[in-house]
Amino acid sequence: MTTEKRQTAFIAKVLNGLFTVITVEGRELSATAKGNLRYHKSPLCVGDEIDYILTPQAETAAQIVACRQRRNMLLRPPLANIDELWLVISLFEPEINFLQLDAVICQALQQQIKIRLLLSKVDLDNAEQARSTYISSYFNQAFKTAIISAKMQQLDTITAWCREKELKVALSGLSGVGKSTLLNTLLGSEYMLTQSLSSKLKRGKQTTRHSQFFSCGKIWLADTPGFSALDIAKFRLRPAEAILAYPDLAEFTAECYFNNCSHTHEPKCAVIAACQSPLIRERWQNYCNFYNYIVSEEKKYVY
Ligand SMILES: Nc1nc2c(ncn2[C@@H]2O[C@H](COP(=O)(O)OP(=O)(O)OP(=O)(O)O)[C@@H](O)[C@H]2O)c(=O)[nH]1
Ligand SMILES: [Zn+2]
Repeated sequence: MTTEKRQTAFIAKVLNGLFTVITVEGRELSATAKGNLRYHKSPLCVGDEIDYILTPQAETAAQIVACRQRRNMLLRPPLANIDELWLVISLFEPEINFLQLDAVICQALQQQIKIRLLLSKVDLDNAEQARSTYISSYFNQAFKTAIISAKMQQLDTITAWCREKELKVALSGLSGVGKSTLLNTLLGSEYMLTQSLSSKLKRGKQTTRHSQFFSCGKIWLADTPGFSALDIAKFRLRPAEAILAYPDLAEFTAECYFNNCSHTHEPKCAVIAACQSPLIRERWQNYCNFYNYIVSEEKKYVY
């Protein structure tokens, strides 16, 4: 018998037009999409919140009949309704690129996606360098940070985060920061299986990228490819948005004398006045670099 009652779920995986959805009770169902949804201009993607009906053939097979409006959307790969972006940053190689990082953070926060930072490869640190202490205190001003080593299985902070509450999380970072190593350690065989599947699906230059959410404690974790300078240039950020990437400095902006203060040089700027400690001053200097970068990028596309 067809159960016509509509129920809600979210899409955890898409592969070749077939969907895996997770119901509000946490049950996993395979699903197909009703015709009009398949040919929609913005196809269904991982993270979409959907309505489904159960099909007569099987209790675990569903048909997706509607898609709810998305709260936000990441594009590469398509991921909808993300709560948090966890950015992996290497304490050593590859070197931190603050402009790229700020642009990614800015774009996520614009879409109400919260940020946490995973500072990786701490096993390469030593007492004299104390790089992890310095870098974490720099980022701690603004974001929750974890210092990790996937190699040495030092992942206590992340595993604690995964137990906090149900969240949909996208993991990102530059190539080589240790994302795959981290996911292999966190998710084990399930993740390695999808990696070997992805490489088998690669044909010539057209690599098939399939994204999915993996269950990890209470959170749903999706892998994303590393971002590049090219992606950043496409963001088309506005100079006034630069301060979004610095929530710790943004706190002061209400007190600036000028409404259109850029917080880079103006007199009576409350952000500049707040730069008392060397650490905040360093954050402000990086903010100024980011602001000037957006101004120069903007000139390229304003004709
Ligand atoms: N010392 C140390 N090296 C690590 C750690 N995690 C990863 N690496 C090394 O860093 C290099 C890159 O690691 P990957 O996990 O492939 O990095 P990725 O971010 O997935 O890189 P892409 O696949 O290119 O996107 C490898 O040589 C790893 O062995 C770590 O915790 N400590
Ligand atoms: Zn100001």
